Amino acid sequence: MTSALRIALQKSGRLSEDSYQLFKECGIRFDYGTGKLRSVSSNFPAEFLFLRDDDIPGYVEDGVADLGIVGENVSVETGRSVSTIHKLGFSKCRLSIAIPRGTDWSGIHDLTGKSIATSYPTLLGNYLKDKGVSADIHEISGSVEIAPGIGLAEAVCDIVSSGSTLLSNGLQEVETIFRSEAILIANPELTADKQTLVDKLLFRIKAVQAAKNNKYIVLNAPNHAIGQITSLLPGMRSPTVTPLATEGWSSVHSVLNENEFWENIEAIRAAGAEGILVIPIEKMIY
Ligand SMILES: Nc1ncnc2c1ncn2[C@@H]1O[C@H](COP(=O)(O)OP(=O)(O)OP(=O)(O)O)[C@@H](O)[C@H]1O
Ligand SMILES: O=P(O)(O)OC[C@H]1O[C@H](OP(=O)(O)OP(=O)(O)O)[C@H](O)[C@@H]1O
Ligand SMILES: [Mg+2]
Repeated sequence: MTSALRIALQKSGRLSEDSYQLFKECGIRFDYGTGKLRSVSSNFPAEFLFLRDDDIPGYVEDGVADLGIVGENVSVETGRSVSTIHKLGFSKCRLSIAIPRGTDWSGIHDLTGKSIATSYPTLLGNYLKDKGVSADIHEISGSVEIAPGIGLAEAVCDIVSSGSTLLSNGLQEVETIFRSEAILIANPELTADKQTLVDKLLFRIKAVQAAKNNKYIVLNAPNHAIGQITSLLPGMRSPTVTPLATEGWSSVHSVLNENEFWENIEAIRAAGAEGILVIPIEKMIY
């Protein structure tokens, strides 16, 4: 009998909701919340563990969990031997150095001899070493942005997304040292049975991601414009073109990457398209 995949997810934090949502969209059901620390899926051979994110790479390296979702920042910082098997596109953020607003800044060498508070001593240490800067790294586990204001350090190196935490703590971002998003990590020595389950899961994840990045387009156009319009809407194999009840007109159905849609919409309209509908896709399998 194939044993279930053990998947470690962040219990509660910036990764949790999107991680739970991803499995839901993959049709994998399990209970979470209400203080539960583990849960068995009712319709996929998987057991979920709900943990602090920092512990996830270690659990995956040790084989206590087969898979985990963490920020790339945490995976690299912990330096555990795990395989990154897929980028998930959520919890996008950057690890940046920030200094008190109004302080002069001419470059990273300004930090020579200064103290920098961070929860990411390895990533920061490697970056400074690479730049030939010698500074004092002061490791703290949270509320890093408070450090300069209370005289603990002269700069910080922490996660930035909107920048509002830096702003409200009187700091300015001066150097980005790492860009991160959520990733799916795996134990590098999975059994063949477990690898088969991982492949099944990855197939679903890719179908969900492709659907998110694409839209189903329906529009009407005069027949003379169909050639030009279909060249702008190549679709998965080719667009569907069907006649309308009105003589000389057709309906075009296609699938298009959302970014390409916005880039091409003017040209599609200029070619004569009208009544354009843009419809979300739930799953997309190539
Ligand atoms: N503001 C943000 N916007 C987007 N992604 C973020 C943001 N802050 C953190 N992240 C990403 O989400 C991950 C988890 O962040 P979170 O703040 O929930 O961690 P935590 O407080 O250490 O959680 P835990 O209690 O599980 O240890 C980070 O490692 C980073 O990859
Ligand atoms: O640039 P912003 O959009 O303000 O986001 C950055 C903040 O988000 C994260 O903290 P979070 O709010 O997750 O709290 P925590 O560090 O206490 O977990 C991170 O540690 C920063 O403090
Ligand atoms: Mg943490």
